[in-house]
Amino acid sequence: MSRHSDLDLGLVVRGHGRHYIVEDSEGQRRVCHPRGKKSDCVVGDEVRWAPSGSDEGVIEAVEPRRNLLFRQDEWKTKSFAANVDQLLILVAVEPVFSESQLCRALIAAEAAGIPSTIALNKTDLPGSEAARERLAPYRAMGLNMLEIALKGEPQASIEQLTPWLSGKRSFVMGPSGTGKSTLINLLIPDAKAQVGDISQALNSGRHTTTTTQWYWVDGERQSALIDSPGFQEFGVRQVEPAQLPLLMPDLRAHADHCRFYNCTHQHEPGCGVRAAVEAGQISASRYRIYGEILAELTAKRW
Ligand SMILES: Nc1nc2c(ncn2[C@@H]2O[C@H](COP(=O)(O)OP(=O)(O)OP(=O)(O)O)[C@@H](O)[C@H]2O)c(=O)[nH]1
Ligand SMILES: [Zn+2]
Repeated sequence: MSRHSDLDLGLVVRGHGRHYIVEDSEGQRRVCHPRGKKSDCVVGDEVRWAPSGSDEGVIEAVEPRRNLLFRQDEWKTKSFAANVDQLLILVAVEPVFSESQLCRALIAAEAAGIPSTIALNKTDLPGSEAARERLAPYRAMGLNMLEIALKGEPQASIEQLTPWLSGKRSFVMGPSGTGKSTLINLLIPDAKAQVGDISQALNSGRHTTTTTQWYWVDGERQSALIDSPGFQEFGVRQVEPAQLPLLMPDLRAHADHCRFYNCTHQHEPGCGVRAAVEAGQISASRYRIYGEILAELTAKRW
């Protein structure tokens, strides 16, 4: 047992520089400061904290994490959230989503051991058949898929999403213009108030669109939506090159049919992955994206 185990447990619901908002078991929120570098934390962390002054607190320790969702590019690492139950990747019929960013988000989630669901929004628009086709490889590899029209069919969309969200901490990610704000406002009628209270405490109203937000979906505080910007420029440098195909379920299914145990699935003879691409069992675009990410991961680091 840690020496802080007699302190209250709290949940980090927002981070802003070196300040955090910590929610206690009664749902009360307060600004907390970490004690020392060791107690650096991210949204979703469970922390041991002690009151300081009249209404603030000190974070003494961060409890061990179940998982950590993050992206890592050449120069920096950005942690999105800890202790996430599931990832919702929101894409839309319009604007057309980047398949490369989609793949990267899925790989980061897989590497963190977090299951993903893809929700296709704006299915009321005429291009929905083409979008469905682009997502066919993802459906085929067993990913959970939802189809929604948050503006067009709000009630049906709520009915699709609610059981999926129930009792879970769901991290939502999606490119700009996909309908993320529409989703939050539809599912969480008091979303503005939840963010506003925090922004006031942190005096950080201007930054609400650049930091991760925690929303409780229900009054009992059992289901949460965690909203974060940062779907673009999604680096996955945390992944070892040899691990990459194992984090892509469609490639993984064929990777053990290769002649060489350390096959990179690029140009080796007797490659099961390339044979599957040629046979149409792995989509050409997924294979191309695999090659691009692999090149990034194996590029010389100075
Ligand atoms: N046709 C259609 N339009 C939708 C639907 N859902 C959202 N939209 C529209 O898509 C646009 C973008 O929605 P937002 O919710 O602002 O998207 P966002 O992802 O929050 O975008 P950013 O604020 O740029 O991050 C808005 O004009 C919405 O009205 C839908 O189901 N069908
Ligand atoms: Zn191979």
